[in-house]
Amino acid sequence: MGGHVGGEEAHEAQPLFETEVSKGTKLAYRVYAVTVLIGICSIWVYRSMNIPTAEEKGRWAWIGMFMAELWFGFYWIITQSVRWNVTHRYTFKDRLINRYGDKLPAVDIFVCTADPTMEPPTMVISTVLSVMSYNYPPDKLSVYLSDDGGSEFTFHALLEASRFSKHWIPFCKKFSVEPRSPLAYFAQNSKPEDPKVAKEWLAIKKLYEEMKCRIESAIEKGCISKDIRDQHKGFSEWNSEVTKQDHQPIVQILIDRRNPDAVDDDGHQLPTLVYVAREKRPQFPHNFKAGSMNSLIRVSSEISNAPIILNVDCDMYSNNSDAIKEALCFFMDKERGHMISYVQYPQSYDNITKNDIYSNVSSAVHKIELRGMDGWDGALFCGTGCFHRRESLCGLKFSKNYRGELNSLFNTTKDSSVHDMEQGSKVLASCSYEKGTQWGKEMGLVYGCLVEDIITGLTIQCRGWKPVYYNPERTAFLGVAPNTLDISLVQHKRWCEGMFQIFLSKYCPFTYGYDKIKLGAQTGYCLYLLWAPNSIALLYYLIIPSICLLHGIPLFPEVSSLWFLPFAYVYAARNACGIAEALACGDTLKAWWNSQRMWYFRRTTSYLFAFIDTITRQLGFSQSAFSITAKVVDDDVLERYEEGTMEFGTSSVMFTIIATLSLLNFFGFTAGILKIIWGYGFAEGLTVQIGLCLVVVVINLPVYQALFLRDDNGRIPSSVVFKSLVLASLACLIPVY
Ligand SMILES: O=c1ccn([C@@H]2O[C@H](COP(=O)(O)OP(=O)(O)O[C@H]3O[C@H](CO)[C@@H](O)[C@H](O)[C@H]3O)[C@@H](O)[C@H]2O)c(=O)[nH]1
Ligand SMILES: [Mn+2]
Repeated sequence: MGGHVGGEEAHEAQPLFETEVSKGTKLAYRVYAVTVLIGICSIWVYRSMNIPTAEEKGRWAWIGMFMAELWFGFYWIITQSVRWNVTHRYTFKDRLINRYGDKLPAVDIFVCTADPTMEPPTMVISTVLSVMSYNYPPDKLSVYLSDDGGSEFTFHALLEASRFSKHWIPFCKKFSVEPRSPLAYFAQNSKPEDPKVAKEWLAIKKLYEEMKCRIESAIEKGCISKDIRDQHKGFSEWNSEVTKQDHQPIVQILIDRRNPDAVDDDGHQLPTLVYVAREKRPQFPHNFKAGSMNSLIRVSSEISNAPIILNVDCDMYSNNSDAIKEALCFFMDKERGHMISYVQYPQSYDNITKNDIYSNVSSAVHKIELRGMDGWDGALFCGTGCFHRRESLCGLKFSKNYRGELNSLFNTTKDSSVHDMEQGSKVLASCSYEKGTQWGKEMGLVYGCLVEDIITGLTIQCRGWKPVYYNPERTAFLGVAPNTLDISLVQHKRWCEGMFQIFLSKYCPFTYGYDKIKLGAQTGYCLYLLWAPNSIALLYYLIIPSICLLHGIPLFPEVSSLWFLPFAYVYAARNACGIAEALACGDTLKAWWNSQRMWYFRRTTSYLFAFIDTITRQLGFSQSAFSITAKVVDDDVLERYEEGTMEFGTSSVMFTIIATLSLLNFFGFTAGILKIIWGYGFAEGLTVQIGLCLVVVVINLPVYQALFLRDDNGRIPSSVVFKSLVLASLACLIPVY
């Protein structure tokens, strides 16, 4: 007997997850890092020892180079931490199921959407359907859609989805369908062979297509017909006065899981489904996504109040129906579960082309850096695909006595009627509710920052919690990545601006996080928070050496000099390491090359504008707004994306910068070559500059093509061609001191 009990206990004590620090490449990496550091220091020594005298030309240019290299070096040093301690996490789902059976906690799922044209309702409800059909007891699930667009088309689509879910959920469970977003599922799968399955498959596909048709035709017509309006009381919320920016709070419970009639085709309960459009008034700032998440936190507390919250963006459908159980392995672990505030899955996309032309995947970031942050207990909250403990999200500080039992804490079944719940929730979703409260400061997501996710994650960590980054074999969520250059650069500008803003604010990890999070996490954060100032150093490095080349002023040691070695070594070693990492993460060589181009584009445009805007805002000149990333583009744009042709098309200022820099470096390179041909020889010390220009030219090949050779709509518009030619020519004339 005793033995048996002991066995049970041992079984109980087994951990639900494990953390492993990767050892294999650690030593190699450290050796590499030390050698690069020696190289960087040598470069600094060289720069400081060889500053041109006041009489020589190029003294200031030289000092500028020194500054840029100082910056690059410091940035490199503080950002080493994310590669120092890379960890992996493993979960044991079977143990969780064995131990807890059906006694699992309730989960509230938040989906955010903000604009029915940029985020089509059919896409939004596919995401909703995918999270409604998780392999998880439906009587423990509640799904909330926050519609910042306040659109009756989105409401209509959700109403349709609530009906379709009755067929879709049993179909998914019966055939273990993956992924459970109908949009993605039907796009990826063709009719099954088995005739019996095929029959059901065709039937459900037909239902799906009919639903899609109804949703889209309502949008096309531009109004909801009386027929449809009569189907649900919720439509009465929309009248001629309701606009996106100005409307009353709307909360509609479309499925109430307590209702005995809310069952699917197989007679199983359905998860609760709620539509929320928080109140919007022009005179009240709505705080973008952070505001909508905070409304959802409150509204859900009135309706289901689950202890665990999953939040996803409207394009991020669930790709793994077991993701909830896997995330719970962290929260439910006996030993360490109570310390965990959130479990972040990586952001992955389902529209990536083979060589990932806009470098959306960033494998090295997901497979190395974010795991490295996790190694310092500093896993970032990335805004989507994240499971939260409601209490830690709502501002609770972790304390030694906190046990955080997820099952007993919350009363998840309320007795109030649907009508009472809706009325109660409306108050919580009103503009004035937050006045004088800690919402947006100590509670919920933090306001006032363009990357509400990163800053919120940081504050949670500083309250003593230990978040987790979990990157399992099967991708848990898939979203839509930007598929034009413009969209991608604008997105990065927003991120970069938000991050730099954090660095300059009271939330700077070095001060705010001092003594609260590990030093490795503090510096790790700065890898991202300091993207913006990188742009200045890089721009200097791209402009001045080529101008000096045109003027015949050397800024680097000659190839024959010993001082050339540290430059060559740092450059070669860093790229070799980058390639090795990319290949180890499963990228192609071409994808790595594309990522270098995007690295360069982002730093010279997005980060520059982010830098300027952050500084002007800091001085109080401007306000920043969250520009939503478009998720749909025209067909011919999409075609070029799929071919891997870079899309310019618009006359954005960013493209003028890109084109100007490419031309300037081309001029520099040509001038350098001509100098050699006309017999000035190598001895002048310009070889490295010629080489630098050459690298820039090669990376810019698609830009020259778009400037001069292409004739499709994605080429660089002629106004930009003209502007950049003028600017580059003027730059050649800039005198150098
Ligand atoms: O006023 C707003 C603006 C946006 N959103 C939603 O926020 C999500 C993210 O917006 P998106 O335009 O797709 O931005 P991304 O650049 O793709 O978002 C990344 O970066 C954001 C921070 O800048 C994070 O919030 C996101 O989770 C993360 O995916 C979308 O579901 C939007 O519907 C709102 O709900 N209200
Ligand atoms: Mn997005």
